[in-house]
Amino acid sequence: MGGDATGAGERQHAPGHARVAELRATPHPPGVALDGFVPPFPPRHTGRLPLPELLRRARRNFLEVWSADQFAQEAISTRVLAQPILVCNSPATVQAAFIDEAAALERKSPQMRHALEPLLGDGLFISDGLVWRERRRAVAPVTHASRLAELAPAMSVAAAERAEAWAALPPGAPVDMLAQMAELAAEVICRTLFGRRLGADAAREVVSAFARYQAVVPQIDALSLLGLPDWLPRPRPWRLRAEVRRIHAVVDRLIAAVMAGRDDGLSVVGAMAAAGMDAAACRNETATLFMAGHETSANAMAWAWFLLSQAPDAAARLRDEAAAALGGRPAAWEDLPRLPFARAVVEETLRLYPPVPLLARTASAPVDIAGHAVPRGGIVLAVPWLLHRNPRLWDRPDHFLPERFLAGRPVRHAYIPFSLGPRVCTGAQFALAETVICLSTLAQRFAPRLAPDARVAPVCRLTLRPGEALPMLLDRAPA
Ligand code: HEM
Repeated sequence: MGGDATGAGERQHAPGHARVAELRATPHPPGVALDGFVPPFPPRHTGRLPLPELLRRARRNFLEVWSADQFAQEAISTRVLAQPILVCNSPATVQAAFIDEAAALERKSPQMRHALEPLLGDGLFISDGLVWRERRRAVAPVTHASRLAELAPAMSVAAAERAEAWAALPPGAPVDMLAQMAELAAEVICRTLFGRRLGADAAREVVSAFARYQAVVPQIDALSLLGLPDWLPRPRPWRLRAEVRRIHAVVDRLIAAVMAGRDDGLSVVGAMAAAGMDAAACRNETATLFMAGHETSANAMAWAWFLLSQAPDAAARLRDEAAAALGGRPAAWEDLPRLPFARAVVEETLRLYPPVPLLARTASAPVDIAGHAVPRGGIVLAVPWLLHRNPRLWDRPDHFLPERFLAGRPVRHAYIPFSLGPRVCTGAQFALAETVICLSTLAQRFAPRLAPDARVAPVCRLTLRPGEALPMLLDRAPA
């Protein structure tokens, strides 16, 4: 990204930098002391990109706009066409923007709002002001940590069913792990929201519609960059509208079933309706929870399988831990304290491949962030993709080293996969429980291997995905 850097220093390239920029990661040889490996990331340029190239890259893959030295910078102040932008890339600047100045920086970016509005309406994820406050109050408690003991059985059952489905396939069967994890996460969220199974066909339909939605949604909001007002309608490709119709049809069908009393009385949708939410709000919040809660967890789990497939020592440690704690049965809520390595794998996965790689806000009033003046209408970003790989904050920032999360907690606000401040993810504890339960349950029986011809490259759409698919072979776990 272009811009004047402050607090900067030249990034020291690790020896073998050229190798780490390769898209294909080199597996860690088994039996060697675990010292991590460097999974793929897009090549990093040096110097400033000309504007047309910057915009081309932003449209194609937002991860490609950052130069090597920007990872170490505390803040990047720049302007793209008419739009002033400040990127916060240190604990202090992130705290200043997302906590200290949260009131003036509550509103999401025009790009995010226009990208998601067709799907989510005024849903919590993109609303602000009074609507956001009211919805947050209604929605946050439904997946709160205090309810997890009640919600976690849905995770265990969905993971156990996936294990049975995998066991029915021949050893080494090819699967698209990204789709597998998307269907698993959709099952979990569906049972949570609707108190019932989504059903294989509906799961597949909704998962592919979400993937296609992400593929067609514009990655940059050109009108805002040109300084045009927010109220001007943005073009909506017909394919985008078609995917929205598909997703809404499934969501509406499920809401209708709950309203007709066909849930088990525990569903989140039932609780929202009982709290007096009208039909439109109920649909928007359901779509929000569905989107926020399945894409993100699915990408995290898919990335974890990829990383484990390249780090046999970590995979063996995860498997041994699960076998000792669970003895072959599915993981449950009560098991979580005995699965610390699985949790560390998830946390390290979220560091390297944060499912939400970019947090964006619009200033509703002029603010000062650590000496950087942001005018009204300016965009303030925190980019977990950058912050989580800042060499001033992380030892060997590009290496996969789950053990770093066993050794202690990261520096405060250096690690923000779930955001921070008043708009922090309401499902963070839910997601951590879900991913640990699913990975530990499945790792006891399976050791997925990357398909020999697979090319894995992180791509930023609305979420950070390992490309359009993740081809893996479902090997059985060694006895
Ligand atoms: C690994 C999984 C997940 C990750 C990495 C993640 C990450 C995030 C992030 C970064 C945000 C804030 C975005 C911003 O500040 O602009 C967010 C918001 C949100 N997340 Fe999650 N999330 C995950 C799973 C979930 C789950 C499972 C649920 C619900 C069951 C959920 C519900 C929400 C909601 C409702 C919001 C909007 C909060 C608001 O704006 O007030 N998320 N999530």
